[in-house]
Amino acid sequence: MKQKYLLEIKNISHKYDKINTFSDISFCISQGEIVSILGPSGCGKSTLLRVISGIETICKGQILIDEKEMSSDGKHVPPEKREVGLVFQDLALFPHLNIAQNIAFGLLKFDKTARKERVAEMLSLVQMENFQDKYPHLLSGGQQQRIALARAIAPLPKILLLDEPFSGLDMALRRNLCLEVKNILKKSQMTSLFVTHDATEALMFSDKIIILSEGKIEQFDTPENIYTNPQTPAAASFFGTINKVKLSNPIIQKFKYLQEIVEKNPSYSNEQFIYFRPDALIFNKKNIRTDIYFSAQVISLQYYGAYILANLHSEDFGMITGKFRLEEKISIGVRLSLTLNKQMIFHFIK
Ligand SMILES: Nc1ncnc2c1ncn2[C@@H]1O[C@H](COP(=O)(O)OP(=O)(O)OP(=O)(O)O)[C@@H](O)[C@H]1O
Repeated sequence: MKQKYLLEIKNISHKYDKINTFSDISFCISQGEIVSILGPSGCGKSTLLRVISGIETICKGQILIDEKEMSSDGKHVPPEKREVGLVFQDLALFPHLNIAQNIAFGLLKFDKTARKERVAEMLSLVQMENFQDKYPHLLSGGQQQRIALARAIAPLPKILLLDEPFSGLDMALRRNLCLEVKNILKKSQMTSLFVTHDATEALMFSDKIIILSEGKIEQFDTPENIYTNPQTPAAASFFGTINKVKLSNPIIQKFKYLQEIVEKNPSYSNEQFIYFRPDALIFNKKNIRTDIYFSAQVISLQYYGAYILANLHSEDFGMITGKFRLEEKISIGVRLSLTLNKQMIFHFIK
């Protein structure tokens, strides 16, 4: 049976003036899925949301929402007819309307009783039943964003588009609200597309992540697969510090496993690299010999509470970063015996 998608993006391209923002982008989202678009500043994330909402037009391709064509060559359904909900960081609540009236704003198609019921349902969903008569300026930033979310979900949009909705908030609130909003969206089975440049937020929030870089999709997969099996250097580099080592002949010859991966993917003209995260290094007190076993000297340390990141110098790999537990009592100047976990090495040819 053909799978039903709520959103289908087929080979779309967009230009501002004559400059391509993105080209030939395709992906599909199923009913109830939460998908994040993660990418550096200026890569086209917001523009992608704007073309889906109908605020911007595409110059090539096709956009379908719930199997109905919204954008294509020669067709453009206006934003108000797309049944799309929007939550932006700066999409403020109406200051002259109270919370209940703010939520009721988009419910003109409901009769009076249904409207009242829907507002009550939304207030309960975002757990703000006691705030209905209050005005926006009396609410905290996080509470205002919860009401903005309730207002966007209230008219039962087919899909919700969220553009960095938490970016104006402090970090602790941001992380809590992110989880709360995820629960609210899951409870209401709301298909959602969420733009962020915060990798942790994307990992926490989404069923799937789209890595967008320079107007191209680098990878579209579950958070776990992208983290553990990134397909491109850009996808690998999104989630915090990563070590990049160019494979020179001496290293390849020294470590059997590196010889094997190079032999599996021979490339005579391009440069080969391995990438690994700091937690791929295992502090090996017992000196157990393995295929990728080496030593490195601790140059500097950064404390992060529960763990330490150590800048290390290795004769084989150059300057690299390792992540260690506090109990391992790593100190500056010491030479460590280390094992590089083979399962956590990503091999790229550039
Ligand atoms: N109205 C506009 N006219 C011309 N160029 C624009 C316009 N809006 C955005 N751009 C350009 O298009 C590119 C993509 O912008 P967009 O806002 O989609 O990126 P983004 O990934 O959302 O960035 P950020 O994370 O900084 O918000 C950028 O180079 C930007 O300068």
